[in-house]
Amino acid sequence: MQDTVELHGVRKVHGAGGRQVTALDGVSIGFPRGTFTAIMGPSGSGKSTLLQCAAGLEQPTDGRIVLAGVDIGQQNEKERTQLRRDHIGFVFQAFNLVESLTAAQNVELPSRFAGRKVSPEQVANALAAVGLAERAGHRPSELSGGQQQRVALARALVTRPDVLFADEPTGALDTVTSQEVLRMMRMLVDREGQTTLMVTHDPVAASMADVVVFLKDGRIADRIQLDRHSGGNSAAAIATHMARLEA
Ligand SMILES: Nc1ncnc2c1ncn2[C@@H]1O[C@H](COP(=O)(O)OP(=O)(O)OP(=O)(O)O)[C@@H](O)[C@H]1O
Repeated sequence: MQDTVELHGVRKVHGAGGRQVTALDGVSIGFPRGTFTAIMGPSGSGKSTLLQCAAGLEQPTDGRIVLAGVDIGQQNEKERTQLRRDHIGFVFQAFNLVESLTAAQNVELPSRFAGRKVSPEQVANALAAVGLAERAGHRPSELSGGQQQRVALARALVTRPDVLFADEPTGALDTVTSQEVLRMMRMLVDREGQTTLMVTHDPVAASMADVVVFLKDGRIADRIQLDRHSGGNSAAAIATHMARLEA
């Protein structure tokens, strides 16, 4: 079966003239439907660039990206915007919630901007899926950091996107609330088959994934498949891999 997201020989060079930086240097990888992949690597190794390219937010210099069966490179800007709206959800380190709106209104807002009708049931279901059914009427200031990030997750997932992209989703959270958000992301993969790509620096966060991909200097340096049922300490193994890459 075709992967939900595929990168074929993707190169991305930032800048021009004498200040060119090769952020991705021939990356080929597929992200199968229903899997949770963590992307790790030293600072500047190309993690965010990979996510931005895979999500169609940046155009690769070379290579091909296929998202939900569509070759992004063959599309014009308008078609790419539509493709993102139809197939992608995004969460970032910053929750980016509107303070004056309730959780439910925050979940609904981007779809409304995109001219897409989301029913009150869909909003309620999305909030229930992240365990916040009771908090629909609360404003961000009345929620914990973990709960706010879960509202952002509900907002990303209300349109049932093929892929969830998460760039350091727990970067602004403490250990306890990080776990709350990560457990929710894991559950969405297990229960809903939500294909998820997450960039993280945190080995504990990465240990929630099915696969950890390590980047170094814009290339895939390593890839480990995690056994979710082994009960072993995969976070420690991931940290060891990272230390080796950073050495
Ligand atoms: N818009 C840009 N213009 C020029 N260079 C850029 C741009 N964006 C990224 N780069 C460079 O490309 C390389 C990869 O950057 P990227 O942000 O993808 O790395 P990263 O692994 O996400 O890093 P970090 O962990 O520090 O966020 C870096 O050397 C960075 O300085």
